[in-house]
Amino acid sequence: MAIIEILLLSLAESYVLVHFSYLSVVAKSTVTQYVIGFPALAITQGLAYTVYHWLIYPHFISPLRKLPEPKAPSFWNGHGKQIVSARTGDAQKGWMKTVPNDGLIYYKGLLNRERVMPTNPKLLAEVLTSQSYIFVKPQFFRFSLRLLGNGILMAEGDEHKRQRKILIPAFHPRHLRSLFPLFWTKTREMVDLITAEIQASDAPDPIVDFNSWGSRCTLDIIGKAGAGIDFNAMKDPENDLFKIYQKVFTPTTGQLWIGILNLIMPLWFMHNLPLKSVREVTRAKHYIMDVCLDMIRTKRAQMAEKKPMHPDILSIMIEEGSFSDEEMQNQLMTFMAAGHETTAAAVSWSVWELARRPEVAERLRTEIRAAIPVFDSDSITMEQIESIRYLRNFTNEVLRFHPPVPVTIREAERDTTLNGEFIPKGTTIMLLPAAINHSEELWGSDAGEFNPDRWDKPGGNGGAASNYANMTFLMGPRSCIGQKFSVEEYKAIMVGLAGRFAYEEKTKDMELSIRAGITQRPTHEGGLPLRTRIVPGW
Ligand code: HEM
Repeated sequence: MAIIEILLLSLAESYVLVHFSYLSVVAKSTVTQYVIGFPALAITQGLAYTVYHWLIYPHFISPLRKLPEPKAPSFWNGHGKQIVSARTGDAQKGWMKTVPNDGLIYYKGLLNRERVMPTNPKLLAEVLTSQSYIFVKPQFFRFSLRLLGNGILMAEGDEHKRQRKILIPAFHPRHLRSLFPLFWTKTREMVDLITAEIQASDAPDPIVDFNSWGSRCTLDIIGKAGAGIDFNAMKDPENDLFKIYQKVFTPTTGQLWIGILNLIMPLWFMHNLPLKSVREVTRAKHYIMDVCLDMIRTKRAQMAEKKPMHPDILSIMIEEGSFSDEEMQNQLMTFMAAGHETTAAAVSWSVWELARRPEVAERLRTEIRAAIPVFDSDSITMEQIESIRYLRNFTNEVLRFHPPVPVTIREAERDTTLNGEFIPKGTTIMLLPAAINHSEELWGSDAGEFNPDRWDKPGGNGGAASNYANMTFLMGPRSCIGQKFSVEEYKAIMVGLAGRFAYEEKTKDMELSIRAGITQRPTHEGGLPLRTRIVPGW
């Protein structure tokens, strides 16, 4: 409900009060009666509504309150403080250990907003697979991710099934294989540019910002793989598109406050908030929409001229013929954003781990160099990279340990049940890769250790109790469509970065500021500054 309904109700009530002269005791003129009566009713009812939903319902009425709940919620702000004062997912990770539960934990977020978190594979499978179109993307998600366009990520039900069916061929292994030379060419370009940056520096161990390199490389890759366009962000760090994504994806305190407002205010209000950071995202969105429309026009012109071209996601969509230009524009926006920041976050976490674990870095470099004796070659194949076992283990462990998307969210679109528990319409479900991927119950007592060797255990799933123990790409019909794409892209990039360079933190045990954004990556002084050295012989 809310504001509009309260205002309409207050208007109707003030009409009754004025019409039957109840308000004539406070003022003679009808206009004055309205001026006094309407705001007084609206404010009183607004306050009553707020107090009910903020304090009374969650504490005394909600059927969810009977589910297991972590200790010490504040009466006013639930577990909000515990959540926002820790890294995303850390509070929930702790609760999974300390709150005995049957697969569901209930907690109250900021301002007592009710949250239900599935903790075991059975319940995760119910939310993500058997009831995936009942647990839908809520308004909060849509507003926060508006830069990603209104494509497959936002679609629901039959519309989602239709879009996924059209897009799946673009992610078929055969198509991915044909994209591999692009991943490799871009990796070589980045490694050569970083090598040149190091060689041009006078410092013994020059400092390189890997957050910037990872984002620029993956943006260039998705531009080419998505629409055959080279954004050249690696060669030009001042590239407009790169700067725009950097700006809007860097979490700020202003965005945190907007996130809190987004919990309680309707969508139209959020879109029209007269705040600088809302306006910035709107401007960025329009800029990216224009870029995507240009991509479609260029591609259509190339196709009309029958120019030879490498198939990319856009040409596959155009050839298939079911999407309108507006739909394709939205899909491109989704792929460009979802497809670059996520993989870039995985690259950042990886080089940071290599900087802190020289023995892992050494072993990875040795295996990479043994499988690929000459880096500077066009003829490296996906099979060669796939054959590097320790790279596979390292990849799986980085993605498990540091899921680039630490949290996502769903909402029950109607009354339903989970594990026999009643879940009312509107209940918010929290899906937390950052917590599930670290569950000792699902991964064993060493779940909290970074250990690539766990992926040598029989079964190929790192010794996990179920596939649903690994939530990095989610599971089910709404899982990441770009999973294989990103893993192949990531591996090519890591062959270059782990094979050529050795890393050290800028300062010993440098402190990271990790703020909750759409993706989560290690940040220090606004980037990921690492002392970087070329390891000769490759
Ligand atoms: C390490 C890299 C990546 C990670 C960790 C990741 C993670 C995820 C997650 C968790 C979701 C589900 C979000 C939700 O429904 O709440 C998702 C969906 C999606 N991802 Fe990725 N992603 C990655 C790379 C990519 C790439 C490279 C692409 C495209 C080229 C991509 C395209 C998509 C799309 C289109 C969806 C929506 C799928 C649907 O709803 O059917 N992702 N991703």
